[in-house]
Amino acid sequence: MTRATRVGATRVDVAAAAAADADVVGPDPAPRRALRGAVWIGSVRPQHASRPVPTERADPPVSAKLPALAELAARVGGEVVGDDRVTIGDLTHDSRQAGPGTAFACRPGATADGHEFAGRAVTQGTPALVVERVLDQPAPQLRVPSVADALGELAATVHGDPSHELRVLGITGTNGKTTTAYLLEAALVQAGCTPGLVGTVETRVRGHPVPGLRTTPEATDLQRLLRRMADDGVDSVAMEVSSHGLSLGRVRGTRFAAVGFTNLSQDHLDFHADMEAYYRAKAALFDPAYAPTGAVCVDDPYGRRLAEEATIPVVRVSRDAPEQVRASGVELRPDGTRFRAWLGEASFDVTLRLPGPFNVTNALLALAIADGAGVDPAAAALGIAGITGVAGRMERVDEGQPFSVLVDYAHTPDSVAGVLEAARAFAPGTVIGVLGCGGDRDRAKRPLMGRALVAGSDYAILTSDNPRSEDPRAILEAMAEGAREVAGHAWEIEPDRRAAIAKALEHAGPGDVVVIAGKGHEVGQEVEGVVAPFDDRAVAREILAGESPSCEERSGEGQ
Ligand SMILES: CC(=O)N[C@H]1[C@@H](OP(=O)(O)OP(=O)(O)OC[C@H]2O[C@@H](n3ccc(=O)[nH]c3=O)[C@H](O)[C@@H]2O)O[C@H](CO)[C@@H](O)[C@@H]1O[C@H](C)C(=O)N[C@@H](C)C(=O)N[C@H](CCC(=O)O)C(=O)O
Ligand SMILES: Nc1ncnc2c1ncn2[C@@H]1O[C@H](COP(=O)(O)OP(=O)(O)OP(=O)(O)O)[C@@H](O)[C@H]1O
Ligand SMILES: N[C@H](CCC[C@H](N)C(=O)O)C(=O)O
Ligand SMILES: [Mg+2]
Repeated sequence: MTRATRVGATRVDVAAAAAADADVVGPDPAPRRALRGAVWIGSVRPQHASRPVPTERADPPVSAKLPALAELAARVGGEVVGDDRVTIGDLTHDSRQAGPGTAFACRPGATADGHEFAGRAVTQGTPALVVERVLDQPAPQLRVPSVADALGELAATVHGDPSHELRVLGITGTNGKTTTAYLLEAALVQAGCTPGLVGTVETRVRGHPVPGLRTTPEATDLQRLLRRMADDGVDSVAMEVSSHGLSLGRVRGTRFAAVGFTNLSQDHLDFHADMEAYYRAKAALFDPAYAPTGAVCVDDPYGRRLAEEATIPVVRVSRDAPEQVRASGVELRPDGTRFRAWLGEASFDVTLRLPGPFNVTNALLALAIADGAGVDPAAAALGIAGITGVAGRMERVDEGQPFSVLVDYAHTPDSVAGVLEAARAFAPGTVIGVLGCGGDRDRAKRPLMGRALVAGSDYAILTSDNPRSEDPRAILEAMAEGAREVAGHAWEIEPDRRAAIAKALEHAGPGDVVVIAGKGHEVGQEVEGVVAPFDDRAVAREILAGESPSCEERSGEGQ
């Protein structure tokens, strides 16, 4: 099959472009912007959890017709106090970005109430405020019952509903969103589209990284980004939709062409009251308000439930069962997977250079979402074959050592178990696992992650992740509770992550595989508000090359 396709009026070979776009991509090394919360002390960009926050005001996009405040009020049914003819060029939820042309939405949050910052926004020249209670400020005000609820629709109005000009593909679920988004981006390129990407590792416009803040941007940032993409010639977007994004209304006002669900297992119970609330947050995406069609992986109970409860038509996807979208002849290899993907009666040979059975699921889901959005499945199947890796997901570190080293972003009990199981296919020897749990996040998953690590490894080292404001030893003790439940597997605690990685590498012999899990693509470690450079891949490389002090120089708690 030819890898050439039409892009605009020019016939071009997109295989190289697809491969280049899809290759393992490291983080942008340049620190561009100020940080909020944690202080970055290194020379490289901080990791996802503490990504830089733009503090300067964003330039309002050039728009043919700026909406008046009256138009915004009509969209959300709000009431204007003051001049409703004032025009709005941009909208922000952050007073530090407000100014001439940029209206300020006063949003109550968990730690602050945006109404407190209205005075600052007015001083900076904001044309209007969006409020829940009218403030004593010399600026027109749009009053709505809930700013958070209205924000997405308002931002979409300000930016002229950019999602209506784009084919936006949304992916939600606990694990696999980032991977599936990259697969979709590659599929879109191969199908002759010009995609954008919004996700955890990076945001890309036509393949070029642009600063991103979090997995699913705040509503105002998202609509501005989508407008920029549409104006830059992007025609489609592969986008991760986090449960935070859904719960906090960040994707309101976005119209998706198709949405997909990977799976649901324990995570984020610091934010969601329980698994039911977490499920409901994800399920909300499968509603006509967001998308006309969806694809749901039914390999776990929540997926099966969603396939029944979704209020839009959904295609059922399974790696194992004879569902509408399925795989046959799966051949798992250390360097990837081959299988035949079935979309109803049609089928396509897929060569996937991402190892692990779960990546077969991600690939099937990507094909199903793309198909639902009208993308040619043959091109999509070819496109995903161009991906050679996703940063920090089953990423190999190879310094010529006689054993395998994998860096992976598994940070849930389910994905830790999955990655260790997948690692067994890499080598005939023992599996050595290294893992920590992040601080100030879901505490309940720590014993489960400790148990999954020890159960899945022949030898395990429990270590630190991003402790944030917590005592790393307390986090490790919670992990150890779960580890103790597993009989007959050796493990130890080493709070210093570099020393833990060094120990694992020293422990490994020919034919073994070392899995360093939890931080994946992250390039920093956050401890008490300070983010210091730390990249599992670089650390492993340094140690393997003999450039790092031996772990014997470091002390650790053993068991
Ligand atoms: C739970 C959560 O997502 N909270 C986000 C939320 O916080 P919040 O509503 O409590 O805001 P707040 O700090 O109380 O401030 C209230 C309002 O005052 C404004 N403000 C504040 C100070 C000021 O000087 N001026 C000003 O206008 C703020 O911009 C905000 O609009 O709004 C803040 C402002 O945008 C975010 O910084 C904050 O994200 C925090 C940092 C966060 O860590 N979020 C993570 C957990 C997250 O969203 N992760 C998911 C991925 C999860 C996954 O992997 O599945 C993601 O999509 O990235
Ligand atoms: N479909 C899947 N099922 C189970 N585990 C998966 C799946 N896909 C990936 N994983 C595992 O989960 C880890 C995270 O994958 P990925 O980054 O694609 O997910 P994500 O949903 O974007 O995560 P996050 O919400 O943290 O951004 C991978 O490193 C891998 O170990
Ligand atoms: N998206 C995940 C990232 C966790 C990564 C892990 N390294 C940590 O810091 O806990 C979260 O916000 O929970
Ligand atoms: Mg992600």
